[in-house]
Amino acid sequence: MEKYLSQLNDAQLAPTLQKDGPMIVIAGAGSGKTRVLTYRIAYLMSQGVDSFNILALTFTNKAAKEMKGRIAEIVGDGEAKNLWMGTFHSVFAKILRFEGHHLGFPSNFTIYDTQDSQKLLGSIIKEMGLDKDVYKTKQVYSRISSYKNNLITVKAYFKNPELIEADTAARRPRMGEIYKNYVDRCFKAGAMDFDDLLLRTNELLTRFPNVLAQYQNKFRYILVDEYQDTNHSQYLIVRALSDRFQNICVVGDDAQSIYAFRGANINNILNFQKDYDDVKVYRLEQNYRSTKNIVGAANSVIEHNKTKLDKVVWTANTEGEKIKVHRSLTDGDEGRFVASTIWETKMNQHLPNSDFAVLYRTNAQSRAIEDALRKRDIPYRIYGGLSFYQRKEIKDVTAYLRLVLNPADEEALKRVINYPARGIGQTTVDRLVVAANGYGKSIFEVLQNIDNIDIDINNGTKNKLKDFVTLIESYQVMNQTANAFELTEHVTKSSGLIREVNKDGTPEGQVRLENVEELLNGIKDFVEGQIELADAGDSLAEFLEDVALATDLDADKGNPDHVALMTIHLAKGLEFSHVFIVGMEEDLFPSAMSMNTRSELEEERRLFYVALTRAEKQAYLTYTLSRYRWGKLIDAEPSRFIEEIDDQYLDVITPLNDVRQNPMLSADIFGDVEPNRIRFKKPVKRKSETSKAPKFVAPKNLKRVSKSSPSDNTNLFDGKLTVGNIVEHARFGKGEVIKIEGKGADVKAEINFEVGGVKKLLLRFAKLDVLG
Ligand SMILES: Nc1ncnc2c1ncn2[C@@H]1O[C@H](COP(=O)(O)OP(=O)(O)OP(=O)(O)O)[C@@H](O)[C@H]1O
Ligand SMILES: [Mg+2]
Repeated sequence: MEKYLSQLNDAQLAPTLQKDGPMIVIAGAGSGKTRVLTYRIAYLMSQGVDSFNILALTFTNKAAKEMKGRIAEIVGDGEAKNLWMGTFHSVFAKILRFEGHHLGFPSNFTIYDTQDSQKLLGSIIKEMGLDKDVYKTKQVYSRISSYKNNLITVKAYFKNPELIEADTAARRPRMGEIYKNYVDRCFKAGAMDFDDLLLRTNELLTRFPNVLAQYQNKFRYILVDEYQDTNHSQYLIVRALSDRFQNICVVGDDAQSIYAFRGANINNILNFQKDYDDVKVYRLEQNYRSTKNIVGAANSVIEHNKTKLDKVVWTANTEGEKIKVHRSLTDGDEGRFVASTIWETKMNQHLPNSDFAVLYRTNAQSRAIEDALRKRDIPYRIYGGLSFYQRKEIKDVTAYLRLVLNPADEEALKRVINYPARGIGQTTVDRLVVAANGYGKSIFEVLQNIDNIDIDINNGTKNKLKDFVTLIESYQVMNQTANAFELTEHVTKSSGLIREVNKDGTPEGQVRLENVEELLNGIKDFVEGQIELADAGDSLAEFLEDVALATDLDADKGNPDHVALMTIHLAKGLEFSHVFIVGMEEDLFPSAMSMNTRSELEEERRLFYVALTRAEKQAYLTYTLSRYRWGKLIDAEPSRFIEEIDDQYLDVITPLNDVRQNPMLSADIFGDVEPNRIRFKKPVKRKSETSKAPKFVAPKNLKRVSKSSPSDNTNLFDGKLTVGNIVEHARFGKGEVIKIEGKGADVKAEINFEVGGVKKLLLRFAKLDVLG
């Protein structure tokens, strides 16, 4: 047997070694589904399957890259290179480059990102004279996205009275027209949005049987990871492509289906056995990722869901630490707890930053965590924010490049026609849009014929427009001979962009300039990597495609040793030694938006299951008693999900001297929030509250020697407090004074607290009780 196969257990070997036929691996988190997929590809190749005939679809491009890397280690670099591997979007974007002409798209079609799509929708809504507060672009966008992912074309929409009724009931009776205009405009601009990449692929495979046959023949072996989160459109593509040879292997976990809100259909995994003949079903039960405590806790949570396939997950790993539950007063405290715990654990156990991840339900929660990590100089990276390529200055540069390849690209053109400013006003642009729509041409074509058409624009402005056309055309000429790097460098200089970004000379301007430089570096790398493969024109097209589909998770920039901050949705499939799940509060997690129906709540619970099962060694759950949300301080109560975890796996580490024990203390901390408004409706079982010995233990039998109050604490400790004193702080609990410095009103003490470690406090403000 091949050596690498010995790295699989028997249950994993079975699906790996089944070469042909349809099969599904349904198994819980961390049981090796992704590993099976990876090794199976290597095995297929060892059995003579041509690497060109294998298609593997992953959840992120990063996952595809890692998988390819692992396969290359096993079978060698050369062969692994030929594998078709990536997300649905990136794989089918490539296919549409070759085949899009059947559908009337140029091979150099633009991919509109969410920002482009929403801008276009915004202008359509405006042009139609609709109320933008009723027709909110984001909502309209997600509505159109859901039509597309369910293969409802414009034609199908107008034939479907239920849809029309639903939109009318939602006070948007003209949705259908917007949809039609949007699709027409994208088509005219030679552009596809993200959903089109799937929708148009479906159209291609349905309308052109020869094309379908060609790709069925090519992709004789198809593998799909995270199958539980495929949407209808993706499902149909996989079905169509695998129909001839039926060598289809999908892996997934129904308990980790977390994208229903974006159209994922859990039935795809539940019904797989009905879709093909003689489906082999495999189950994996052994978890290799996590400790017994984490596996046990995750199992006990998911038990609460009614809709689920019965599954066993166990592990032979060590018992490990219990899951630590920590309560804070505010989100600021929560951030400090996370940062100080990471810092201490790192120091005590000599761990890299990359062993730690902080997961949250909503992006807004990252700020407090970031602040705290920054204060401690712990490097971190936020995943899933604005990707590098979506920053304004970068999109400005790439808009020029997009125009070079596809001058019909309306969003790119509108972005730069007057940036840097060249005296072309919004009214002119509006008139150009109207003319383009009237003639059924792109704006660029209107510009090229500006002297021969009927348009109300004065000669001075017409000359400026002609200059713009000449500029873009000169770039197109250059693109015939120069490579993407040379072209981009020239574009940034000659268009005046470089001057523009740092015009104001501010630090922000400097950062923008550095970003543009970084983009140039990226293009240079790309070109050097491509040099043996492509000519100059192709390198630009491929670079722009990568840019359009790049997600923040894919970019490997900056210091690789950082703490990862991301939403739980993004963490799917990943693993980290230590995981903090923050904001474990009712209305936040589960989200207030997702508690209306059982199925929504169950999806939130699956999300929690995903979060918990990312941890290998240690998981922390943190919640706060109050949190700023929408600009207001609101009371919070612990998430029901904490309660749902079987007690035996929990270790509540919140110190005893908290507000619950002494509600009066909270008056000082909360300011104007009255203590009796702090609710404890759902206290967590705190069975093991005292069981964990803290690092620093305050000596017993201490008497209070002084009591501070907000009015008398100024200079209270001057001269009184000395190194070695044991003090108590309302928030940090007990601690030992290890250093005193400064004079008068600036006296500071360094105190080693039981929880949170060493802190430097200005005594003027610190509310301390001296215990001895
Ligand atoms: N047989 C094995 N021996 C040792 N380690 C294994 C084995 N199988 C899997 N692992 C390791 O266990 C971890 C989890 O595996 P993997 O990521 O493939 O699980 P998964 O089922 O895909 O998880 P998820 O549901 O989170 O996507 C990985 O670190 C993997 O390398
Ligand atoms: Mg996986």
